[in-house]
Amino acid sequence: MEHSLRIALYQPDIAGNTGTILRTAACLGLAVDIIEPAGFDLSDRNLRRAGMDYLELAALARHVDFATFNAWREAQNRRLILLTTRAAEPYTQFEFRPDDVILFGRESAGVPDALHDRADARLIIPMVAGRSLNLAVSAAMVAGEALRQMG
Ligand SMILES: C[S@@+](CC[C@H](N)C(=O)[O-])C[C@H]1O[C@@H](n2cnc3c(N)ncnc32)[C@H](O)[C@@H]1O
Repeated sequence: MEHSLRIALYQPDIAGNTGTILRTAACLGLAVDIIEPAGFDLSDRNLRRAGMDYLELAALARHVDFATFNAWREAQNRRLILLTTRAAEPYTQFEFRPDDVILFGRESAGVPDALHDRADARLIIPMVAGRSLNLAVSAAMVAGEALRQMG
């Protein structure tokens, strides 16, 4: 089943993570937005290795920068839901909507403060140890919860 729910990646650094997310999104029927610049290009060996032939099935949109992405998102009246370790609200307590865009930060630095403040909601995956989860793991967890809520 195709969903309108989208996963957005802010300037991803690691090709293998994006490949894994594109594969997961293709399997679950989610679209992916990449907010450029990324730390690799789409021909990257590690992206292709992680995404395999699922890359051809992935609904991928690339945006040259955050402003372009955000104008497109606002025109569609979609909420921007940010996943960040700086949030207080657990993602499992949030009510997702089918047309939400769920945004994840870059592996090296998350998202800038200005973008953090512009999100409609900021959510955390609570952890008992460590500073953060792997980007692709956190995207899979949150996509799973959002889809679970939508039945
Ligand atoms: C490797 S983490 C980024 C770590 C980065 N050094 C930072 O301080 O934000 C990559 C992205 O995964 C998501 N993420 C990872 N662990 C998370 C958590 N426990 N709660 C919410 N988001 C998380 C966030 O979107 C984060 O920007």
